[in-house]
Amino acid sequence: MDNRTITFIGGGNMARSLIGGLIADGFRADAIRVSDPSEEQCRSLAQRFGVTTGQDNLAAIEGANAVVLAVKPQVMRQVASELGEGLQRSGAVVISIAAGIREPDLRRWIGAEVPIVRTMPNTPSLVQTGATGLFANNLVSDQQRDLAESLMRAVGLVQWLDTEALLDAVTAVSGSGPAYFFLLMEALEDAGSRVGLPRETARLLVLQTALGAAKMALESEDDPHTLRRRVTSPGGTTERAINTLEDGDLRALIEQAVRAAAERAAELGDELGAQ
Ligand SMILES: NC(=O)C1=CN([C@@H]2O[C@H](COP(=O)(O)OP(=O)(O)OC[C@H]3O[C@@H](n4cnc5c(N)ncnc54)[C@H](O)[C@@H]3O)[C@@H](O)[C@H]2O)C=CC1
Ligand SMILES: O=C(O)[C@@H]1CCC=N1
Repeated sequence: MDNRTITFIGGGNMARSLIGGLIADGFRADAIRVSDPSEEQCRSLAQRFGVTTGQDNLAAIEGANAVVLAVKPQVMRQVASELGEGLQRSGAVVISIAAGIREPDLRRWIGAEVPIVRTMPNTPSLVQTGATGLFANNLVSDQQRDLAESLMRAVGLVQWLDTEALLDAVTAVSGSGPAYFFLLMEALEDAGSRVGLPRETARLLVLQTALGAAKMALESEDDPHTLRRRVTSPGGTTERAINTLEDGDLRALIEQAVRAAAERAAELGDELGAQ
């Protein structure tokens, strides 16, 4: 992807997923810099992906076209304040991936009217199957919008949002979403093992079934409801299982979980933004 350079401030789980996905898509490793106080993180990223790493955040953003803020929401204020002048000088587009942190707060901490794209990616970006919601402030140029979009598109699906508040819903659905599916995989594997399958066999069957269901739902013209009905023979095995799940009110539980995650995102924004 041309000669644009990108700096990650924070090289943890989500940065690693994005970097891995970008490199798998052909992004040059020497165009990616990572700054993280953890020497262990730096060593591991440099070894695995060949990216440049260091511990000096300000030095790392020099000359970058895009700066991805990939630290925990709780340290965002400190990081943004420390980078303020450097970001103003560089003209880079700031791409925040933090849950909850609102663009006006981030801009206030940076202390300058800088272009910011607030995003919510997810960890399957590592295998280029990510899903990212994006919101741009009105200082982002068309070129910077394209840059942010192309970085996230390189690692999966992108969806622009008209209002920033919707990012809390994206966080609750797809940001945290991989964990819900992993939990379902764990539970199904455990159940498979309890009804007699060797654990390894249960795991392989579960993972392939999850992949198959997602692939089919993506590629089919029919919606998931129709696809589900096709698996469910009247009086058959699936019907009995689905009835058990519906009787246990799985849908209500999922809605409750998604609401809880969205509320937590808003709460993080309130708590940390008040600083
Ligand atoms: N893990 C996930 O699935 C997703 C995470 N996010 C967001 O990504 C951000 C990072 O989350 P994770 O990668 O999971 O956390 P993490 O804890 O794995 O990574 C954070 C990294 O920031 C580094 N760090 C701490 N202080 C720093 C500083 N002053 N300067 C530079 N680096 C510093 C830490 O050493 C650590 O390596 C969070 O804001 C989170 O809300 C967004 C979408 C999904
Ligand atoms: O759990 C979290 O707060 C982050 C944001 C979305 C996924 N992980």
